[in-house]
Amino acid sequence: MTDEARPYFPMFVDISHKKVVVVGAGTIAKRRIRTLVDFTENLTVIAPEVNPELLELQSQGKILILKKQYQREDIYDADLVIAATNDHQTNEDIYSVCKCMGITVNVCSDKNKCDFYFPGIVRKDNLVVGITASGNNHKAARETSDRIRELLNQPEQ
Ligand SMILES: C[C@@]1(CC(=O)O)c2cc3[nH]c(cc4nc(cc5[nH]c(cc(n2)[C@H]1CCC(=O)O)[C@@](C)(CC(=O)O)[C@@H]5CCC(=O)O)C(CC(=O)O)=C4CCC(=O)O)c(CCC(=O)O)c3CC(=O)O
Ligand SMILES: NC(=O)C1=CN([C@@H]2O[C@H](COP(=O)(O)OP(=O)(O)OC[C@H]3O[C@@H](n4cnc5c(N)ncnc54)[C@H](O)[C@@H]3O)[C@@H](O)[C@H]2O)C=CC1
Repeated sequence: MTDEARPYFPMFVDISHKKVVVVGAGTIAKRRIRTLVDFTENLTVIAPEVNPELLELQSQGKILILKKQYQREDIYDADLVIAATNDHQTNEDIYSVCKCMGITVNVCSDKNKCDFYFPGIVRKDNLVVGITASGNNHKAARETSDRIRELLNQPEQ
């Protein structure tokens, strides 16, 4: 089996007390933050421009938003980092810092810079379904996630 053909292994992890930092607060970051708030009590978002829906999550005490450009020091104490800016240079810098410091990182703009992959997630209480297309067909991951959401009567993301 070549690397290309090998599928991703689904690894389920308790991140409830882990410090998760998402850099970026646009379309992709928002989708992931909406999901992550159900899984961790310690979620920090860093971005100069913030999607309004995220301000609502902050006022509910579910996330902390630092309205600023990313700086390296922002992620030094993180356990898990998601680089979700639209600036590929910034995403790459975040990746390098995390690699140096042994921090688990996911870069949404480059599948070769991910220690783990973000699956499509469907949750019903403690039942959690994670869907991946192993980096080969993002649309199929989305469509299958939506079909499972329908099956479990959960809203589309
Ligand atoms: C490898 C991975 C790494 C990671 O980010 O973890 C990654 C990477 C990339 N995605 C890209 C594009 C798109 N991704 C989606 C959708 C989803 N992508 C998700 C996960 C992943 N995406 C990781 C594992 C993927 C897998 O399992 O196969 C899902 C499951 C979870 C989520 O994102 O929340 C979510 C479904 C969510 C749901 O429905 O719940 C759509 C469709 C849409 O949004 O409708 C598009 C546009 C159409 C297209 O391009 O196909 C690009 C190009 C970016 C660019 O052009 O710059 C890259 C970069 C690259 O491939 O290197
Ligand atoms: N993995 C996935 O599922 C997908 C990934 N992508 C990738 O995701 C990237 C982001 O896409 P969108 O969310 O649509 O972008 P967007 O334009 O909606 O949001 C970008 C966000 O990044 C922030 N940002 C930019 N520079 C920053 C910096 N230096 N420090 C902190 N924050 C900064 C902005 O303030 C904004 O909040 C795209 O470049 C694309 O490569 C796109 C589609 C799907």
